[in-house]
Amino acid sequence: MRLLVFGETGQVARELARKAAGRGHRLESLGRGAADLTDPAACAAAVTASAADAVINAAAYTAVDQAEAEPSIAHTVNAEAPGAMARAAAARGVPFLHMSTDYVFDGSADRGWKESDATGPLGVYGQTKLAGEHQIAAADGRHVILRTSWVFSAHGRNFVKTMLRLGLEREEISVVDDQRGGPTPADDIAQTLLLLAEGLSAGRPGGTFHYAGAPTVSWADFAEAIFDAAFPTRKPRIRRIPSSAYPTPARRPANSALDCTRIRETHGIGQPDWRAGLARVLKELESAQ
Ligand SMILES: NC(=O)C1=CN([C@@H]2O[C@H](COP(=O)(O)OP(=O)(O)OC[C@H]3O[C@@H](n4cnc5c(N)ncnc54)[C@H](OP(=O)(O)O)[C@@H]3O)[C@@H](O)[C@H]2O)C=CC1
Ligand SMILES: Cc1cn([C@H]2C[C@H](O)[C@@H](COP(=O)(O)OP(=O)(O)O[C@H]3O[C@@H](C)C(=O)[C@@H](O)[C@H]3O)O2)c(=O)[nH]c1=O
Ligand SMILES: [Mg+2]
Repeated sequence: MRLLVFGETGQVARELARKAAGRGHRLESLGRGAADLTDPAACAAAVTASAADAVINAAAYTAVDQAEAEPSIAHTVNAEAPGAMARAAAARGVPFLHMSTDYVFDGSADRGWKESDATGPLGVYGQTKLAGEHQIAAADGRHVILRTSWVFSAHGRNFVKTMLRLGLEREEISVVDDQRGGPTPADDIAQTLLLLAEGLSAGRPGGTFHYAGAPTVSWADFAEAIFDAAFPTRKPRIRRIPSSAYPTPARRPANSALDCTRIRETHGIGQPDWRAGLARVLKELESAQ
């Protein structure tokens, strides 16, 4: 397939570019210079001008705390631009694939969140991502909204890389232990998006799907696993703290685990084990040194 991808430097965008050829796809990535998401009309025009068989949006405003101070930019990038892309893709009759987030939920459930559960974002990032979902659904074309969580890779900004940096600098690191979710390797997300693009083109059902890594952990558990794997001989101590002891501009959900049954039953795609993804990322970072 010919694939048009918004985003070039992001975690998922990079992994898409790496994987596409191996599955026989021709992929064109549009970075910020070619398509700026603060200009939704330009993004729509890029879709309209393209001969792609499917469009994937891997660009987003992902700075959760900064979004609290820039709600208007976050809304344009996370809601207006994807909406404009989805309408242009629908007009061309090609599938549109997009990612959303566990942060559309308020975190109050005592089980994994299902696609049908009520949303209730706690901050601007989650609100704007949810508004994007609504615009895409309203465009009424074939589409996938893949809600994922806690994305990590060897590139860009993510919790794994932050912990590796802090682990070198400090003896002890305080990490919140009352927010739980599923870390998800970016390469597994890219693979899943390609499978879904192929599936949609073959007439399989679209819609909203949850896709997150297993097992569910707290950020402190995740940090522990990162240190176990990366610093076996000189492991930094982790102080497990409540969120109240780590104040941030944006509130984050306490339980953001995603129930991933639907994507398994509809598309045969299972949850990745993030521990295997973590090992791959550490190996990649090591060989890059
Ligand atoms: N990261 C995470 O933990 C999670 C992410 N998601 C979702 O998954 C998707 C992929 O996220 P991820 O790969 O982590 O993203 P990253 O934060 O790694 O990258 C964001 C990408 O968006 C681009 N971008 C931001 N603003 C603009 C703009 N105005 N115009 C053009 N490009 C822009 C960035 O480009 P540049 O380098 O030029 O800034 C970058 O390529 C997003 O939809 C995100 O909301 C969902 C759950 C968790
Ligand atoms: C750096 C650090 C963070 N934390 C906490 C803060 C926060 O509650 C949690 C994670 O911090 P981060 O800033 O890495 O994560 P955050 O930016 O909230 O990550 C989110 O990004 C967006 C894009 C998503 O869609 C979400 O799925 C999620 O991945 O860990 C500590 O407790 N100690 C620390 O030293
Ligand atoms: Mg962050």
